[in-house]
Amino acid sequence: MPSPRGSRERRSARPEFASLLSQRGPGAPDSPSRRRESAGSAPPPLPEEDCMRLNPSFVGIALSSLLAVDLWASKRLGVCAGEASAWGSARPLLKVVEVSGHGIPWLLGTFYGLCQSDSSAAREVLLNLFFALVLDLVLVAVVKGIVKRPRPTHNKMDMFVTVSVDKYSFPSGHATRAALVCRFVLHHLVLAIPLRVLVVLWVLIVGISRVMLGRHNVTDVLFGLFLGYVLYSVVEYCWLSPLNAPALFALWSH
Ligand SMILES: CC(C)=CCC/C(C)=C/CC/C(C)=C/COP(=O)(O)O
Repeated sequence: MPSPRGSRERRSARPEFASLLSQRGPGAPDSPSRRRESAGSAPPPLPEEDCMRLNPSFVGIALSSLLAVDLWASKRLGVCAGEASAWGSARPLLKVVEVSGHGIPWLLGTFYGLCQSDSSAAREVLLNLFFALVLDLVLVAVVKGIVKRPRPTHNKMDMFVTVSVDKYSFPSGHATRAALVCRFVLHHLVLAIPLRVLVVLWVLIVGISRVMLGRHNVTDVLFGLFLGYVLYSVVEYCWLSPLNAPALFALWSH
């Protein structure tokens, strides 16, 4: 008969640990009853799948803990999530930062520059920036559509032009774009040091503002920055030039 203490422990087990407890049935290899049963004889070897099963549980627990910390920190940092929030008066300023990292101004600005440019070197850089921005939009939309992580509950959905997948928050499209554009600009434009520092600061401000506005959890922004950083390497690898994409460049030659 189970002792009252044992049943109390089972009742109060936290759901995060349920997967671990459920693996320890009466026949589980390391349960006390099993050890008593097999006393005196050599313990049977552990089936491989039983050894493997513990790992996903630990990974699961680590992930749930990370997500719990993420949700808690994001809620605490969402100080501009509404006008009535702790730093609500800074919200209009952060919304300007939001527009500075939005896809539309970047796409339109790059396209305009492309139409106006009269040097083939500038056209090559701008065409690749345009290609990078489109690739970024597609990649973020695909990941958002697969992961389907909802935006934080404290987010007010009053963003400047969004598409359907933008109801999801992982990863942050603004963070991805900011990291991508930052690497692109630092690599292809000759800028004075103060301007280079400003570009890096802009990325950090865009990232932090996404959490402060309540748009994203911290992990959405961190992953977005990582994705944008990596995406730039992909763009460099697939760099379009008059040699490998002559038809594309013929379109823009005057
Ligand atoms: C040409 C075309 C389809 C442009 C779409 C531009 C557009 C609406 C981009 C969405 C930008 C946006 C609101 C991203 C969401 O950023 P998060 O940081 O909130 O993920």
